[in-house]
Amino acid sequence: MTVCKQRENRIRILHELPYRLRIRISVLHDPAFDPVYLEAVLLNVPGVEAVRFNLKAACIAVRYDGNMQNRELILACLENIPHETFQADIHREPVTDSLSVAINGILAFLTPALPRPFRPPLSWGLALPTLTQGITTSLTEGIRVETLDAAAVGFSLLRKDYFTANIIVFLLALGGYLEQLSEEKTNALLRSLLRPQSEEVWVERDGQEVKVSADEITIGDLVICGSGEMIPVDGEVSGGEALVNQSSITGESVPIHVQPGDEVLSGSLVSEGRIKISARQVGQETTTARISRFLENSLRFKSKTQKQSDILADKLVPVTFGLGLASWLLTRDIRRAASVLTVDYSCAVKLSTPVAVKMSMFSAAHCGVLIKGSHALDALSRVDTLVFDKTGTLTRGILIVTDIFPLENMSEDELLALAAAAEEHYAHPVAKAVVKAARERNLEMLSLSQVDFIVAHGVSAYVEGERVLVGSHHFIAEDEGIDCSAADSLAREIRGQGKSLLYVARGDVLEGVIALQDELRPEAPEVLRQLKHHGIQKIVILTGDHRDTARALAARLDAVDKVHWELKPEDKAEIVRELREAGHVLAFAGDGVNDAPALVTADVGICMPGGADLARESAQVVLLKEDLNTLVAAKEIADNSLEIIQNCFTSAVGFNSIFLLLAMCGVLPPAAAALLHNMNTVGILGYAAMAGKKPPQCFEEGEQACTHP
Ligand SMILES: Nc1ncnc2c1ncn2[C@@H]1O[C@H](COP(=O)(O)OP(=O)(O)OP(=O)(O)O)[C@@H](O)[C@H]1O
Ligand SMILES: [Zn+2]
Repeated sequence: MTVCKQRENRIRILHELPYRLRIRISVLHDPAFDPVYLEAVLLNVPGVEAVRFNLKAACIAVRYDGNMQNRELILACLENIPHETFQADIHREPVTDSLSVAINGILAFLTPALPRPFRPPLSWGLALPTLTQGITTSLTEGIRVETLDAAAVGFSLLRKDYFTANIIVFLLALGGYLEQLSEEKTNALLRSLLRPQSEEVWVERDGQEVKVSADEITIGDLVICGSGEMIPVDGEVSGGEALVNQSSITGESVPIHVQPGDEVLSGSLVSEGRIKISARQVGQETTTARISRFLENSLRFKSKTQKQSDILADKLVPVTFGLGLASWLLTRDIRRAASVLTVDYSCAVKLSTPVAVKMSMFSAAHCGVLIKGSHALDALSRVDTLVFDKTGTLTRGILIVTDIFPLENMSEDELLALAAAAEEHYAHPVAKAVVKAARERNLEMLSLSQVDFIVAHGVSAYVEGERVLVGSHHFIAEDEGIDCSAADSLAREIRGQGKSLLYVARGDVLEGVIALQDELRPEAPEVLRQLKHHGIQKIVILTGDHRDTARALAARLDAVDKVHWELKPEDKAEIVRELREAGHVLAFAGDGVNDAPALVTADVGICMPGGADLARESAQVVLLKEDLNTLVAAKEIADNSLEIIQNCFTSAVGFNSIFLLLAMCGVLPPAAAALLHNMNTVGILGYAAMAGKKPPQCFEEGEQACTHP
């Protein structure tokens, strides 16, 4: 763990129970301190169940399982807080807690009952934060909502209308609190979904490649990473070469080429090649960093809709201001002007949009879909074309070897053993199927060297000293020029049954073919039909597989409009690009390594559960359950959220216009204007929260369907 040397950190245990620790930590006062980050770090310490911060008191409360060893780990972690916890660019809203909002409210409503001399100091005191905020914002950013708020409160105070001033301050705090509450809830849920499962990685020990759980890696271990895998450690490349994508860390999406001597960071993804990494930093801190970065990235971006409504809201602020000024100039009635200023459009609009978005993300997560931020939600609601990568999305992606056809010199077992040897370290579904079949037959693993994975083609390796190729017909016959005609009629027959074929060659001779069967997900035909009812106009299937296999599958899905076959990953991305250029808003659903380019090219990338790391990282929508129905739910939730945002906007503008008009006519005194306006805001906020939380229709009846993760 990297310790930040410049920051002196003192920790002191304030209070201790068998399962609880309350600790004062001096660095919590640091303005750059990011509690979300530290919380994620702590939640990854074994035994830790919950973490709560009290930033004002620089205190942290940790609930854990009471294990003494874990207690030590917690303390060690707090003594050496990772430097990533301090983010210079972090911009956090001041935290409001329920107690201060409640006190604010009580004081506001009690104002008229208080003895007169108490009113001014109390009200000025309560209003101070709003006034300072308003002045600072006006000076740094120009006229904003904060300016209006401060002006409305300030005018009321100057007019000695303390009740109105206090009511406005209270309602502002309440709005902020409600927003914060929904945000915390969503963040907590998302974080729990993202807790890493124990992953398995390949390491080299005593010259042998063995699979170990990620937490067992120690410093100095040689970790092996192939294409599509996420690098689990920070370290130095000690063998091999690869293209590595660091976008999740640096934001730079162009892959870099690494070779021995270069540094790699955990959380980067190997997009091509295979490298051996000497581990320098391992375990908790790397995984945690990964999750937090991810969370931050997905929650901090604002969507188009959100930005648009923000901009519009900001534009309406000067209008309100102008109207206030005009009514004062015309009538010389400062009360009237204050009334006008208390009514502004922007707060309802600005507050309700994020609430609706967060709540939609929340209910999506409940139904088994992770939607990464408002941008994804927004895009998903506008999607009209859905492109599926065949394997692992429409099909289960768990292939099974059904037949083995050796051509002449070999037995079935020998052919399978040969293919399995070459495929052993590949994470591709084809490779997994072959290796599994070989294990089931208890075949001995042959020794291999010089493995090369050719994405979307197959693998080339030296097995017992001889060059072996395993892959598609295109790879063996066209790229490698090996005569495959002996298997032609057989191949046609097998593919007609919807199976896929793998060609196995040794020393430039085709040795045989292996037939693999993938199962169509039973819900797929109905799900595609449903999606067409939810605004999807066009459904396309893309596959790297052979034409005949692709067609056999598409024949069973009546909602499919078009099928493209024998594609390379770049081709898939190219088709996606062309469709976008033709004006379609497009979602791409995939699961594998080979999909990443298409996933990022699409307006919305959708990743299947258990997809490759690279795909999970590239996608904006991740399905968490092995059920395509969740896709329909996601689409419905997205559509719903857009509707909610529009409704909020319409009612905010509608109601407030009426209030504004009444205020300008002098019918509405400032206190009443503040009350109506803010009740309207809170009402809209409540609507956004409730409507966003509603489970989608397709999940209402299915009791089983909407379980907590
Ligand atoms: N590890 C491998 N071993 C053998 N053949 C492979 C391997 N990887 C890919 N292939 C061959 O290349 C073809 C295309 O691979 P690709 O990964 O692009 O498609 P896929 O995942 O099988 O199907 P889809 O594109 O529908 O997801 C496969 O059908 C297979 O014949
Ligand atoms: Zn090729």
